[in-house]
Amino acid sequence: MRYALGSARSTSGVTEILSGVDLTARRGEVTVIIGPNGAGKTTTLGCAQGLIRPSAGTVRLLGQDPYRAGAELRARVGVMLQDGGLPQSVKPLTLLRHIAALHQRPWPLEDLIERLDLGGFLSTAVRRLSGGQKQRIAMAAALTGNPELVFLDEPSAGLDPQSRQLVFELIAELRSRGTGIVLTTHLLEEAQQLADSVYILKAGRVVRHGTVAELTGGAQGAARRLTFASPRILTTAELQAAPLPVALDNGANRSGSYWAVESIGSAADLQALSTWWAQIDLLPAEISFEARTLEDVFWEVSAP
Ligand SMILES: Nc1ncnc2c1ncn2[C@@H]1O[C@H](COP(=O)(O)OP(=O)(O)OP(=O)(O)O)[C@@H](O)[C@H]1O
Repeated sequence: MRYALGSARSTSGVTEILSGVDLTARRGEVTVIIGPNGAGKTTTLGCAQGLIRPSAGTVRLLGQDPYRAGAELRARVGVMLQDGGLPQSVKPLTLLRHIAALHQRPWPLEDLIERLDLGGFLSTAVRRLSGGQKQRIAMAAALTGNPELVFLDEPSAGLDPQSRQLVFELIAELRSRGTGIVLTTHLLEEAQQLADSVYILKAGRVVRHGTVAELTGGAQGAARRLTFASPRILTTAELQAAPLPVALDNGANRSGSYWAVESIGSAADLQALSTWWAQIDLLPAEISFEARTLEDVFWEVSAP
């Protein structure tokens, strides 16, 4: 199972929202799309689901054109929209039973209710539910048909830690069953934990794509990030004498003199760095040394 968006565009009037989005999602994998507000994540999902017709490029959903697809294809795909998209006056239990009745092999409702801990509010009209409760009902609604592929637009937005954990576990379970999962999130730590494949979107384009290990450099066990706090201001001449690029650590968003060396590839790099500190007579007040995270990569590509 795969679909690809080739240079997909959506035009509403004169606005080109996406250009240069090539994306493939596979069965049994979690494909995560991240990017700043307005990058085009929801639009990409809309094209993939057949809700938006791209003006150029090709989209294949389970081998078919989703825009022309009939009920048979839709029944194989679960969709959780960002705003929930739930009917407001209906009670969750009625809604889920109704969806289950439309499918040949629905997910047993009791199981879904237990896994998402929905029992306490199944008989409360959707409009009276809290944001996090609506999110969980929307997720249950997307999964009730036992889909082969699910699209989850910010599934953990607004969830408390316990509910987020339930959603995490369910996503892991879906993956192990062989379901394809495509999700968007602003929680980069969550993306890092869940993703088999990550796409970083910026202004309608895919600017980075790969596994988490590929994107963070962890694949070769090589690139590590080092940050250090300097007890005094570093001069331009001192920075120019550094053996590796040393830059202000903006991602950390802390006051004080925090510096980052993005890519330490060997013990020799570390040695060169400490030789440089000795040369400029600097004893760092703090040093941290760790694998780069998806958040580091995100900050890097988000820079204007
Ligand atoms: N129907 C539309 N008409 C015109 N512009 C639109 C339309 N839908 C979306 N856009 C614009 O397209 C861009 C991408 O929107 P989209 O919702 O895909 O972003 P996103 O990455 O999902 O953002 P967020 O993180 O805020 O959910 C935005 O600038 C948005 O204003």
